[in-house]
Formats: sequence, structure tokens, C-alpha cells
Amino acid sequence: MQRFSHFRLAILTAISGILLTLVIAGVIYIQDGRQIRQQLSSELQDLQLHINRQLQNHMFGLTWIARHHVRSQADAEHWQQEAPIVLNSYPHFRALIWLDQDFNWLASYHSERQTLNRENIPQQYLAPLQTGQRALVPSQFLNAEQIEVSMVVPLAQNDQTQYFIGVLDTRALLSSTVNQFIDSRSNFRLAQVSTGRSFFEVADSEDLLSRWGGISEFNLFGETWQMALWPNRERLNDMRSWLPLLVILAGFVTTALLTFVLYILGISRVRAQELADTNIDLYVEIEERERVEKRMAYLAEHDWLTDLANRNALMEQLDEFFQQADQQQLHVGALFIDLDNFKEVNDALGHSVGDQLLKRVATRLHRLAPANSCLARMGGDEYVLALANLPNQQSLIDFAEKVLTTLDTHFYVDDYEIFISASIGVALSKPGVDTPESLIRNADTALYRAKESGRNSYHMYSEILHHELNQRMELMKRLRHAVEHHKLTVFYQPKVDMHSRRIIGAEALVRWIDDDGSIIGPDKFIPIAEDTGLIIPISEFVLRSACKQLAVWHSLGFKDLNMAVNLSGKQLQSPDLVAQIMAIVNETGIPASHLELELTEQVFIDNIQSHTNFMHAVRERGISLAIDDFGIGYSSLSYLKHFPVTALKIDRSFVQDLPHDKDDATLTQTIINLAKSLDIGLVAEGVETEDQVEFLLDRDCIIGQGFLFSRPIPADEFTRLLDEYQGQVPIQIM
Ligand SMILES: Nc1nc2c(ncn2[C@@H]2O[C@H](COP(=O)(O)O[C@H]3[C@@H](O)[C@H](n4cnc5c(=O)[nH]c(N)nc54)O[C@@H]3COP(=O)(O)O)[C@@H](O)[C@H]2O)c(=O)[nH]1
Repeated sequence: MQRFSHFRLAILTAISGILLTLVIAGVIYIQDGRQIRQQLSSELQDLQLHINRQLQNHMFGLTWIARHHVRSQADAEHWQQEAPIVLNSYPHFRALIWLDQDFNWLASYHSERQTLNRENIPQQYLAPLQTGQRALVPSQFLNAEQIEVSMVVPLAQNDQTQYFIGVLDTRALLSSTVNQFIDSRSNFRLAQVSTGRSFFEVADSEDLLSRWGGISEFNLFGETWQMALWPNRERLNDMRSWLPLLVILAGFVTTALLTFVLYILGISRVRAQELADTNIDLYVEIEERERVEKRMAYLAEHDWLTDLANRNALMEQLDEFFQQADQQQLHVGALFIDLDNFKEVNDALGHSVGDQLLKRVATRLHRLAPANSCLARMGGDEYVLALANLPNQQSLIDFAEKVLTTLDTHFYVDDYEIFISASIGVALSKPGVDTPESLIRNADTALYRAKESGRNSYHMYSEILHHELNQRMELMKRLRHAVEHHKLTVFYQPKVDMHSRRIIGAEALVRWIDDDGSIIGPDKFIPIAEDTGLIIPISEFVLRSACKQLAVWHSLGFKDLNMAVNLSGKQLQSPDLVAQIMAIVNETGIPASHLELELTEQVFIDNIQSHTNFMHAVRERGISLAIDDFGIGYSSLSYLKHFPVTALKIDRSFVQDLPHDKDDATLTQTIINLAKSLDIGLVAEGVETEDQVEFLLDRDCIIGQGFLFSRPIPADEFTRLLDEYQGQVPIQIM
């Protein structure tokens, strides 16, 4: 549309130029037509004049003959001799007649002798003769051809005794006059108005008569005659002016030129506009680029959310701190601060609240940071406070404690009151040994231990810690190798009906057989497996092995046996877990109702909402669900009734001091009561003595698991146990 406006003038000029040209050409064309008609009509008038003149000439000629005759007193013979001379001068007389006063024939030239009766001629024609005037009489009254005109003159004005008549060949007269005075390309017609009969006509076509014909009427011998003169096509074309065509041509050419010029102007205006627009775009782009470059330069050194220094800026600052510290024999310190349970705040209240909280934390830490320090956000919920010129370790620890105290009061974000604590890894540089990188790495290492040791605390980096973590790294490497090279196996620990001492099921417990044949327990490697993700293939291996083994025992006739398998919290994050479990159940052919999945109380509490779907899905497929290590996690007991849990396993820490420890006895009793009231199963873990059996049986807790009956043993030993004791377990097998 914008573009169109630039060419509007050109378009309007083109339209109005064409219209104006057509109007002018039209007017000229009409004017031209009018002129042509005027010319034809004036030609017609001229023609009429010439015809009249011819008639008059002949009349004069006849009169002159009469007068001459009187003067010369010529007789009839002599008159006849002179007649050709007269006809030579007046060629349109076809005949000359000499009459007496009664119109008796005295002599004639080129005419037969006739008897004329003057009485037959209407008086109106002859009236002029009485005053010596000349008369025109239509020839039919004088027995001549009807079309001819007879001119009658008395011999002399005062002599009415004799008359001369000249019979005029009107056709010849008309023909010669018309040929002489009108253009050969014109058509001519003389017609009697009363009859409409054409008297004389020189015409090849009547096409143009109605449009172009000049028409005039005149009176002759009491008749009205109509003369029409019109051009033929060739003459009309000649008469037509070239002007309208020239005007059209000139108008169109001028319009085209003008339109072209305006179009070019329009184009140059568009180009100019485009150029201006491009310039503006360019300026905007340059400004935007400058803004982005400034922002990038800023972000190269700052954290986008909190405006604190980022890792790059921190490392540069640390370089300077290290140089100062080396010169002054002082230390550089780093506090690696990580917020505890920040993920829960994010999950529960949303990322916007999480971001606000991170900013508030930054503000508080910033207030705490002394002049010679650098506070940076390392990403997520991690901050580092680097301090220069520290005299000793204690000064750094003092800072760590201040940080914990600062964060120990609530934050208000969007109407939420949020409590959050932090874990801090603390590291102090060793002059001449550490670098900025190693200092931050050490603080991060110490943070790991602070997290492990229960949060809201700090941990100081030391060589021992370093060593421990190195060992952990080593273990991690070896575990990966073990998983890849099938060094894991599954042991089974019986679950026993303590009344009948019958084995009612087994719990599958993973073991790592080291290269030297020693067995590494799951307590050592399950946490590492969870951290590295190796727990997924390990758990799949245990579940498949356990299900296969159960199928073997079922096939040996121990069809009532159940199998319990532990689930890790990490596994529950997989959306396909139910499908994976069912695939293994179907693959090994065991009844799903004989499989029990154990979930520690901690895992259950941590993800109670998100695990609900999983628990229902598992139960719907007939698989049992037990809560492991029950009692230590202080789970809200009321939760239990909302979830499809089939059994509680009383944690062995309560069982181990039974029956003497009153607190444990009370707690155990409470758990038993709870299970009964919810009508769910009970298993006592870590049963090691008969007293414990007695205590538990007295309180109706029938199922037990513990060293009293059997330690976890390899599958073939378990089979032997089943075979030897027909499903019964002797007390203290090994
Ligand atoms: N996610 C997985 N966790 C697993 C798997 N296999 C084991 N584990 C978990 O590791 C923890 C340690 O297990 P383990 O070293 O096998 O110890 C088990 C028993 O040996 C021990 N126990 C049994 N009876 C007694 C006893 O009378 N006294 C005593 N001191 N210890 C005893 O208890 C462990 C079984 O406990 P629980 O699982 O809670 O029933 C342990 O938490 C395992 O869950 C695995 O494949 N995946």
C-alpha cells in the first residue's frame, strides 16, 4: 500500500492523460464532422447557384436570339441557319422553336413540327409573357420530354406576336454542372419531393447519405425539388481531418512520457524511502548489536540472575588474590555454598519463586562479603565466597559460620515464607601449593562431605577428605568395571514364619564379588551406584536374577515362595519402570502376586506424591509393596492409609535391642498396632535372638528375617536349605 502511494501520481496522470486525450480527440472529431457537413452543404448551395446561373444564361441567350432576330428581320430559313450558332454558345438547348402568338409553328431547329395548343398550357406558366417577361414551361405542355424545360421568350418585350422556345436538356445541363462543380468522388441526387422520385442521380452508394448528406430544397415550375450531395468513402477519408488521430497519438505519447517520468520519480522515491528505512534498520541493528555486545561483555563476567560475579570473573579475581597472598604470606579462602533442598522449593513453588529466592540469598551474602572478597554464583543454587588475605583457618571458619547464621532466618518471596539452610565446603589455600582452580576444587570436595553429614553445616577440606574421595572415585571406576564384566551376583535371605519356622519367601540382596574373591556389600557401592546412574543396570540385573530364581524354586515344588526385591529412589524416576518390571515378570513366567517390591521409608517420604501413580500401577498388576526400614523416617502415619502398601518391615535398629530396650519395645508395638489397624502385613528385620522371636510372636508379628534364621546366601545354598529342611529353617543355619 505504501509502495502504491509512491506511484499514485503516475497512475492518476496515466488515467487522466488518456481520458483528456480521448475527450479532446472526440471534440475535434465531432467538430471535423460538422465542418465536413458544412462544406458539403456549401458545395450544394454553390451547385444550386450554378444550376440557376446556367438556367439564367440559357434564358438570356434565348432572349438575345429573340432581340437579334427582331433587329435582323431574318426569315425562317435564315433563322434556321443561325440556330446552330446559337446552340454552339448554349449547348444545353436541345431544340429551338419559333411560334406565332397562338403558338403555331413558324420554324424549328432539331425538333419535329408539332401542333401546340396555347390553351392547354396552365395560365400560371405563361403569365410572365403578358408583361414581356420570359416564361419557363414544363416541357410536357409543349409536347417535349417531361423532364425537359422549355424557355419561352416573346420576340420583343413589347411584341407579343411571336415567341421563341428553347427546349432545355436539363439532364445534360445538370450533368455538366455537377461534373464541373462538384468533386468526382461526391454523390449527387435531385429528387421530386412530392413523389420521392429521383430525377437525376450520380451515385455509387447511399451508405454515407444519411450521416453525411447535405440536403437542400428549391422550387422550380411549381414543384419542390430536393438536392442531396454526399461524399463517397474515399472522399470522406480525404475530408476527414488527421487531427483527432494526431491528438490521440500526441496525447498518448505525452501521457506515456509523463507517466514514465512520474513512475521513475516514484521509483526513486521508493528507493529513497527504502534507503531511509534500511538506514533506520541499520541504526537499530547497530544499537541492538552494541546493546547485545555490552550485555555479552557484562554476562562474560556476571551472573545473569543475581548480577554477582560468575565463574570466569571469580577465577580472575582469585588470580589476583593469590598474587597478593603470595607477597604477604597470607592465605586465600573459599566458601563453596550450596542451598539445601532448593530443588524442593523450585518443585513446590515454581521456578519464578526459586529465582527470587536465589536473588535474595545473593543479596544477603553480598552484605556479608568484606571489601577484599569476591562473591560469585556458580550456577544453580551454588555460590562461592572467595576471601583474600586470611591470616589463618579460623578466620575462614568464622565466615562460614556467619554465612550459616545469615541464611538461618526466613525469606519472604511472593507471600511465601521460606526457610532454607546451606551446606558449605570450606578450603584454605596452602601458600605456594594451591592455585585458584585447586582451591575451588577443594572447597567443592568439602561441600560434598558437608552435604553427606546432614546439611546446614560446613566442612573443612583436608588431606584425609581428599584421600577418602579419591578412594570413592577409585571405587566408582571399579564398580563400573564390575557391572560391565558381570562381577555382581545376588544372595537371598529367607523370610520365615516364626511360628512354624517355614520359609515363606526370600529377599534378593546384591553382592559384588571382587577380583580376589572377597565380597563387597551393597552398603559400600549402592550409594555410588545411585550417584553414577549404575543403579539402573544393577537393579535390572537383580530383579531379573531374582525372578528367574523364584521360577526355579517354584518349579522345584516350593510354589508358595515369594520374592522381595529392593527398589532404589533413582529407579522410580524412570517413567517406564512398571513396564520394565512387568516385562521381566512375564519373561520369567512368575506370578506377579509372588513378587514384592521394597521401598525404603526415606524414598517413600521423599517422593510421596510423584510415586503415587507408580504404587497404584504396581498394585493393580498384583505385585506387593513393602515399606522397608519402617520407623526411622518418621513418616506421617496418616499417609499410609492413602497408599496401597501391603507390608511394613520394622527396621532392624528397633529389633536389635528387643526385648530389653523399652523405647524400642514401645515403638515396635506401635508399628505392629499400626499395621494391624491398617490391615497390612508385617515383617521384623534383623531378628537375631529367640527372645526377639518370642517378643514379636507375643505381639502377633509372625514374619521375621534375620541372622537367627539365615544370613543372605547364594541361590544354590538357599535351594539346599529348602531341600534339606523341606522349607523349614533350623535356627542359626550358619
Ligand atoms: N536398591 C538396592 N538396595 C539393595 C540391594 N541389595 C541390598 N540393598 C540394600 O543394601 C543395604 C545393605 O544390604 P545388605 O548388606 O545385603 O544387608 C542386608 C542384610 O544382610 C542385613 N541383615 C539381615 N538380617 C540381619 C541381622 O539379623 N542382623 C544384621 N546386623 N543385619 C541383617 O540387612 C540388609 C537387608 O535389609 P533390608 O533391605 O532393609 O531388608 C540394605 O539397605 C539393602 O536394602 C539391591 O539389589 N538394590
